[in-house]
Amino acid sequence: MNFFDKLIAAIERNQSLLYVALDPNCESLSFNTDESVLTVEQWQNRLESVVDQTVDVVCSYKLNLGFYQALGWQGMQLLEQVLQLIPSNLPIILDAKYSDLNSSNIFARLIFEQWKIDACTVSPYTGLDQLTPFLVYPGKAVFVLCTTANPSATILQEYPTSEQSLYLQLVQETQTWGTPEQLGLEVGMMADTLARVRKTAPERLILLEGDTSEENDLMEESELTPILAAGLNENGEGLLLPVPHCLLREENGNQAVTEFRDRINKIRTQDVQGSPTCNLWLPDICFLEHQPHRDLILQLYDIGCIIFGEHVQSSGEVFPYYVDLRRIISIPQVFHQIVSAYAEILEGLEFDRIAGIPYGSLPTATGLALRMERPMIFPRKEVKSYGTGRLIEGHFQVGEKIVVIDDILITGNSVMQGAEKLKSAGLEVEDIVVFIDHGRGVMDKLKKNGYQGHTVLTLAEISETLYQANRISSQEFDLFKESTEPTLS
Ligand SMILES: O=P(O)(O)OC[C@H]1O[C@H](OP(=O)(O)OP(=O)(O)O)[C@H](O)[C@@H]1O
Ligand SMILES: O=C(O)c1cc(=O)[nH]c(=O)[nH]1
Repeated sequence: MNFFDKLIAAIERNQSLLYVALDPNCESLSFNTDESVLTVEQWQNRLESVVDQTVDVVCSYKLNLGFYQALGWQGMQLLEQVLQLIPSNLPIILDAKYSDLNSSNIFARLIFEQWKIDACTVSPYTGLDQLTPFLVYPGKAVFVLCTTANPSATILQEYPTSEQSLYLQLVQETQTWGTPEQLGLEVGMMADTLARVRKTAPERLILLEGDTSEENDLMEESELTPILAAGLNENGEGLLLPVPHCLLREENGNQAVTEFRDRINKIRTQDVQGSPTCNLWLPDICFLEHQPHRDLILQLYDIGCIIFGEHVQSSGEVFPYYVDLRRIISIPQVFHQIVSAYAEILEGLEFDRIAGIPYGSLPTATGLALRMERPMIFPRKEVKSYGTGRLIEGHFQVGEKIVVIDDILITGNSVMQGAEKLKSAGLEVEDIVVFIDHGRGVMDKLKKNGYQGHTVLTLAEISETLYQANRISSQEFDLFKESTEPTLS
């Protein structure tokens, strides 16, 4: 199960937004000063008892690599033992603030493949290319460090001014780096900065982090209420809070954490009262509702694939917008998700080879062929006057069944021309899979011509999602609506 689904299931099951910082940290987890120097074996027992106390009242565990490294090679063994203590249905976040030049690839492989950790924290300052090794792991996630509550960090975070601060530019920039399922934000315990981050990134999951004393301050109503008001999204969700460590030192830690969880949930319920979007406490309804395509649609918009202004389409018509899917190949983490979305459809179809319609869909067809380990061919757009002069590139046998891949269907003419070329070479084509169906009855047109169309998204779904997420105005929404009315026959 991927990080996000595991997290949602754990939040629902334990009705909790709490995580435990599960570290061999004397300041937070030892009982008294006599125990301040614990052996590695004693730490293992102590951390095991913390897991036992909290397993039914938290939604995840966060392990800070630094505390384990500080114990030397035995600390690394302890880390591997602690990873085994945590039930597999609770996601684990490794707090490593990673993403360094040269080592991102090997570190991503270690934590996601060898340690099988679900998510990790990363530092953003090496830029997207160093984060990409983490983002391309399907089902894994990162939390980008945005702010801490460290007083001396303010001069950097709020550079050049608190209104145009660096951390908010960072939040905006990361909107294009990964979907909300892949990329969350790590934010320090200051209600005002938290509120600004939430306003700038309403869909992102926020991992709230503080030092031991800031965590313990959450016990105070006067600290907890403003933090929740600032960090929760409009459905009373989207925020992961640390369990104050003082609760884990109590004799009945489970009861203490349960009471704290219930206090948070009471405030959350009050916060969302009157919200028409979510019945938070009815078990079968809309708890952190998972809309599989929403994130992908927002991501497409954020990376500039949907633009407004008059544009000539492939068919020669002029629309007041353009869907520019050529950009996806330059953003590997988005491209991965798009290939996965196509693959889900292809898995239900029978075919011998995959064919991409040039040029736009050749990278996607290649990605699918590699992902699904199936051979690929493509019909040329124009036949070369030199070389082999072939119409169809790649190897095939007459009579084979081909699934055709295109990115967008507007009139359907491009994809049908491509399919006809394949058929003229003795291949069978029935299924056509596209990423976006523009609407206007083009699927029926395919059917009348003997093809079965399948699509990941429709333009209507895209425009509705963007409008609901406040990405586009009602006027822009109407532009889509007018151009997608059925017209084709
Ligand atoms: O349904 P239609 O009206 O035919 O429009 C959709 C086609 O337009 C685009 O290709 P384009 O003609 O821009 O060529 P390219 O892929 O070579 O850029 C797109 O990749 C589709 O194949
Ligand atoms: O290839 C595309 O992405 C594309 C082609 C086209 O004609 N119209 C559009 O919006 N996108």
